[in-house]
Amino acid sequence: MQIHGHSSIDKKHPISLYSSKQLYAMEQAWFSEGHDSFGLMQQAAWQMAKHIEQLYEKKYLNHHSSASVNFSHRHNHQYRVSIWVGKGNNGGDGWLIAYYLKQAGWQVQIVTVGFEDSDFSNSDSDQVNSDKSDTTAISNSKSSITDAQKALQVARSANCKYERFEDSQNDLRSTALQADVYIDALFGIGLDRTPEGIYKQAIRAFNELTEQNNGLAIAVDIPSGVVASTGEVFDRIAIKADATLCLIARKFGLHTKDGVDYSGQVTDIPLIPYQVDNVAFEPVAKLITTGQAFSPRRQNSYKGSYGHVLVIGGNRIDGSQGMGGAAILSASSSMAAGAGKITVACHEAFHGALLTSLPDAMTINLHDAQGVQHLIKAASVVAIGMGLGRDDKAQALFVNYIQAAMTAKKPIVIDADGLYHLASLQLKNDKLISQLREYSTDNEVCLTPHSGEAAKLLNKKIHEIESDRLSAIKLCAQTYGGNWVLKGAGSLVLERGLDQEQVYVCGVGNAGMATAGMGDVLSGVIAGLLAQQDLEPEMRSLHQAVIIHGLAGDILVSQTNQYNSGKSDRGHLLIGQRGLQAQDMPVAIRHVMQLLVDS
Ligand SMILES: NC(=O)C1=CN([C@@H]2O[C@H](COP(=O)(O)OP(=O)(O)OC[C@H]3O[C@@H](n4cnc5c(N)ncnc54)[C@H](O)[C@@H]3O)[C@@H](O)[C@H]2O)[C@H](O)CC1
Ligand SMILES: [K+]
Repeated sequence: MQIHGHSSIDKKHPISLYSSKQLYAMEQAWFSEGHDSFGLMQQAAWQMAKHIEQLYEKKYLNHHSSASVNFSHRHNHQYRVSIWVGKGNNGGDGWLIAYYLKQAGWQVQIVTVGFEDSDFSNSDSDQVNSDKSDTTAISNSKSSITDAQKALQVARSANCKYERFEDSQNDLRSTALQADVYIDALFGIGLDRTPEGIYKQAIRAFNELTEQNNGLAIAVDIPSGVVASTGEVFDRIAIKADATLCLIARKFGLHTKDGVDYSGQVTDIPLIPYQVDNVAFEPVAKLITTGQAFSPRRQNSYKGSYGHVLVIGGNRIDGSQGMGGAAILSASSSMAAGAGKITVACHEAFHGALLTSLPDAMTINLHDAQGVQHLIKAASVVAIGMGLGRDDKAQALFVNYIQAAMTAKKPIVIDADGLYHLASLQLKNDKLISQLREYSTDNEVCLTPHSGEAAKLLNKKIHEIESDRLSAIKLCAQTYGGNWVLKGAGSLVLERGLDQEQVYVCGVGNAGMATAGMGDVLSGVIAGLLAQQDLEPEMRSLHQAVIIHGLAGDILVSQTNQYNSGKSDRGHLLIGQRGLQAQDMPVAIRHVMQLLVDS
């Protein structure tokens, strides 16, 4: 189920993202200042309970006429919450949420997963003053029991009902499991392997129940099954949350790879100050969802003021396989992003097609080495590789043109088949790789692989890249130099500064963009921005290009934009994610360019 309304992401500021290791370090720093760990869990649960009420009320108001609902008087219906708890501290949060929601008048049912009967024995709770059912008595207990066990006792002493999933799984339609809100407190940042057996069944059952009952699924800290440091979900076994209440600091894994599909609307519950015990934690990445506003152009300018992009690609191999479209898409996107002029070096067979769809462009034969080298000298930026081909002839052209671009000190964008050639040159220990790495320390080089290309570049398997995209992009930058995009859900961008590197996670874009040609469009936008020397470095940066590309894709599938509310300029009504094409992008890129000037 979708929650309506806007995400709580602050669109203006990048959001700092952290790994689970850092999260544990933050907690430890807080505790070493003398703060109580169970106290932190109580704070976390109390705040989450308030958010859960708000989220449910928001959902309820969206489904009923707001005027007729008064939430302070819940005459008609006692809200039912089903809270699924695991044995770690994430489960501890869940027990305490149960306690607080029960106090607030909710009908609470707890479902335990992976618990033995002995986990509920009262031997530990004997150490707690049994006359007092309040959390203070339990938190003050001198016993050595864990925070999660304390939390369990608090909920039990308040008579919160619970049942073992192991006992109820054959009867998932039992009334005990029918709820308005489902809380996932199975695993948090401690998840470190594939959920199997009972855990796998519980995650599946949770998802099925929320779906069947149109319930609101809220994840505590992170949806169980999503790895906090990587965004990976093993075997597609994870809680599908409508909302995630993210404790202490934003997890990197919520915003990249599978995490994007499972987290829903993310709300931060910071709990502790950003700087603890004099330690300021450096985020592993920053989440960005909007671009920098562009400065207006000077009236007194001409096409030369905005640069000349040379797109090199669009080859036709041995007179058969043709990839002219890649160069055309890249070129038209460069112009849409504001480049002053474009030349496309592609196979002559495509010149006619190119000029039909983009009469603004100039053309040259890709195989006219002298002519292309001459143009490289004249260009402001060279984008190479889109549909260049992978045969030896194409590789010779690639090496030749990259050498020329380096000699002429031009910014270079390398994509698609260009990346393929780099990977194979690296395997051959070719000197071009070290030259390029050296060149990139003083000159702009942007490389834009998806996971498959990154795997080739690093001589690894795709799943090795996918299981740790952050490490992969860093290794790419170390090996080849330059600034990188690792494309995919929550694309990563790595930009190298003088003495440090910055990683960004792109928080815009959609699955409709997973189609052929979208990468060519991105390389075009990158080159188009780089060409515009009038722009400040931030406005022509790689992360700016990635954001523009993502926003353009989002605009095209949004139901409320000028292209989708009536006719698009291709005469189509209502473009959705399925069927979105790369050729739809330039018009939306132009629109984003205009929005970023106006905003
Ligand atoms: N300490 C505090 O006061 C606070 C903790 N918070 C919450 O705690 C979790 C992190 O808790 P932790 O106990 O470290 O980890 P988990 O609850 O995620 O569970 C770890 C537990 O599960 C086992 N495990 C891991 N993967 C699997 C698997 N696939 N199958 C079976 N078992 C698995 C692992 O071995 C451990 O035993 C954090 O997310 C917060 O929700 C709050 O921050 C408040 C303060
Ligand atoms: K969880």
